[in-house]
Amino acid sequence: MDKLEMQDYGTTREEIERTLRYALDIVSDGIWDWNIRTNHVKRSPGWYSMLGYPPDSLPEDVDTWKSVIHPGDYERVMRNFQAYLDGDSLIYAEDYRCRSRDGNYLWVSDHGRFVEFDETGQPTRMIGAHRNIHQRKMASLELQRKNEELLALNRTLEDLVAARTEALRQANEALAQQVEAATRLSETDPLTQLSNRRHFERNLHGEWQRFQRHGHATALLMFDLDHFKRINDNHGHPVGDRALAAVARSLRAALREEDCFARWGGEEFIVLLPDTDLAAAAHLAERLRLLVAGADAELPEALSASFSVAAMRAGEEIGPLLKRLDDGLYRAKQRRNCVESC
Ligand SMILES: Nc1nc2c(ncn2[C@@H]2O[C@H](COP(=O)(O)OP(=O)(O)OP(=O)(O)O)[C@@H](O)[C@H]2O)c(=O)[nH]1
Repeated sequence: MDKLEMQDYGTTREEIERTLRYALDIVSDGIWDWNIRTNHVKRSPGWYSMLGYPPDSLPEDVDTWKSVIHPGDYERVMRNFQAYLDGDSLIYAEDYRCRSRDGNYLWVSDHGRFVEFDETGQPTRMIGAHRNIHQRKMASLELQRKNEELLALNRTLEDLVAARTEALRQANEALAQQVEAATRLSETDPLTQLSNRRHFERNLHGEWQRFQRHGHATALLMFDLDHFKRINDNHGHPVGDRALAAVARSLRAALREEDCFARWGGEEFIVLLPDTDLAAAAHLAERLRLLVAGADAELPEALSASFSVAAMRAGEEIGPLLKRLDDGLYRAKQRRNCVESC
């Protein structure tokens, strides 16, 4: 046995209690010892000095304790203390604020337990210890406050980011719409609302490349209104404009969605016909020729147009293809109001 184990802690009740107090003094800042039967409470000098009082300067009963508890903590402390007294809770341990002599409140940690019982098992004595946890508690409350501040800031930031994201989405959407409108405008002939020449040429190039790869029959159809100068001269330019728009409207309705119908220039139009061979293109041209005559152009005389159709040929570049088509139109113009296949 070493020296420590051989230490004599005393055997009488007083000696044991003295040893207990020493131990409690070491691990706590103040001790209370409550005789439940007499309601007498003995408090250690440490307990008094913790709250700034001279030793034994306050009444030695439970009311002294109750009178120093912060009103905001009082109800909780009493409820839990009573639960321990009633046997509903196995421990009594509470953190709360105690009023010091200078009027300031001090955070303490209070633990207590029954240490003696009568012959019926009723507790007759309870001992407890207070620990001054003020600094730790204040630091933790400050931390909690900072955390809440950060959380609130975070939420504000999240709201801000969400609002900005939504504003950005709306701006992007508006921009996309503007781009779409601008693109449509840049591809459209303003008088007839058909594709313009630039848009047509881009489509023609795409279809021509497709033809090179797959060899699907693809045709072109071109027409020019006959004696249009006479229309302008007889009825005025605005009437001529309306007639051009009416022809465009009427023929557009007769074409498929995938046919690119464009104003090639002046009173000359062109149609790109995917998946269409020469015979089908000529047949369509005949139909369109009749539609030109029936277009609601608000003119006393009927309109007519001369047509040329050509199918793409393997190995033929776009330039020669258009030249062939143009030559066909020239030939058609010799007779007018007819269809020339080439
Ligand atoms: N109103 C109007 N007329 C246009 C427009 N573009 C071209 N024209 C007219 O179309 C007429 C074309 O005349 P020409 O090239 O001599 O041909 P044409 O009178 O149709 O005779 P043919 O083609 O030989 O049958 C000109 O008078 C142009 O001013 C337009 O946007 N609006």
